[in-house]
Amino acid sequence: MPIIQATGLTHTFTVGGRTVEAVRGVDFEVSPGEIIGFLGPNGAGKTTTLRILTTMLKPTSGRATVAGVDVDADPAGVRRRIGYVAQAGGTDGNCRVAEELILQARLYGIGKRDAERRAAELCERLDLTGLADRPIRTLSGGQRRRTDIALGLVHEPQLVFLDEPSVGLDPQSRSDLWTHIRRLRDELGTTVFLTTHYLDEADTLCDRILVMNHGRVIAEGTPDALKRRISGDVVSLTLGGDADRAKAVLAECPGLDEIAVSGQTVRLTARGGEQALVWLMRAADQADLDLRSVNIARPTLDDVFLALTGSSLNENHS
Ligand SMILES: Nc1ncnc2c1ncn2[C@@H]1O[C@H](COP(=O)(O)OP(=O)(O)OP(=O)(O)O)[C@@H](O)[C@H]1O
Repeated sequence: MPIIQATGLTHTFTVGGRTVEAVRGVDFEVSPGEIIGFLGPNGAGKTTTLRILTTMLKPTSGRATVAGVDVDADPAGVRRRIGYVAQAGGTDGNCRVAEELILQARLYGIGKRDAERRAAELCERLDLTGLADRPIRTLSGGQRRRTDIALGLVHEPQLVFLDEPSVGLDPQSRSDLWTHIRRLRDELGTTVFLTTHYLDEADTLCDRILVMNHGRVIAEGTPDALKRRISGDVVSLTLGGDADRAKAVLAECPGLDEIAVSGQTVRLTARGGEQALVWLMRAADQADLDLRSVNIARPTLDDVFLALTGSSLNENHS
């Protein structure tokens, strides 16, 4: 059973007599234990969808169930089962890490001793043990994000929503955070649904990506499948001999889209680069081509984004 199911979700804002259709019919499912990246340019409707799923906003129409509970019928039931980590953590900077975790757990009705045990476990899990007595305001950006995530996990939710988890972090802290997020999935089976503007984050961390634009989900799939679907793979073969003859030989292979010669290199695009490569190598061998090197490159997620939305996500992000 999916842990998130959105069916025909819409949300229309009315401001000063003007209406904005922020979400215009969103359908998707998320399976337990997936790390989902929710991508899209500014104003695509990601935050509005996230707010519906986390029960902060009611849908204008459509239906969503989260952790088996209908967001409209039982918002408190949804909130008990999910964690939500906002972009700017709403924590009190003067409070100490462990104190804040215990306080948060107590707010969920967890008894004192269990709350203390839970806080210690989370500190260990998120590498905060040495920092447990530090006031939150003294932490580095990465430590602070890990504290925010720990706070979202005190009630052991099956599903956690992270709003732009690595924004403002340096590369080392980001890759550190990714390790921790993966461990949540691998060791606890937690489902992670995150919004991000970073394509490398979506590519490296996420099992599956949902791309939103103009209030709709316009594409979804694994990062690899998305990249393959949009632009195919680029296979480059460098040869010792006559590249034009090689081009004529290789062009006979199945599954190729385009073929071009640049110096000693024949460059081909193919829907499935690995399969095409088998044919290409065989053809090269039979025709006695002097093959020196082979390279397969996949298009980047930014190429995919460009093809889908007409603009680069990086340009788009303000
Ligand atoms: N409270 C609101 N009142 C009126 N319009 C709103 C409100 N919140 C969002 N909108 C509008 O709804 C549309 C979708 O906004 P939303 O914040 O969901 O997009 P987003 O994909 O999260 O963008 P970003 O990446 O910039 O956070 C935008 O046109 C936005 O201006």
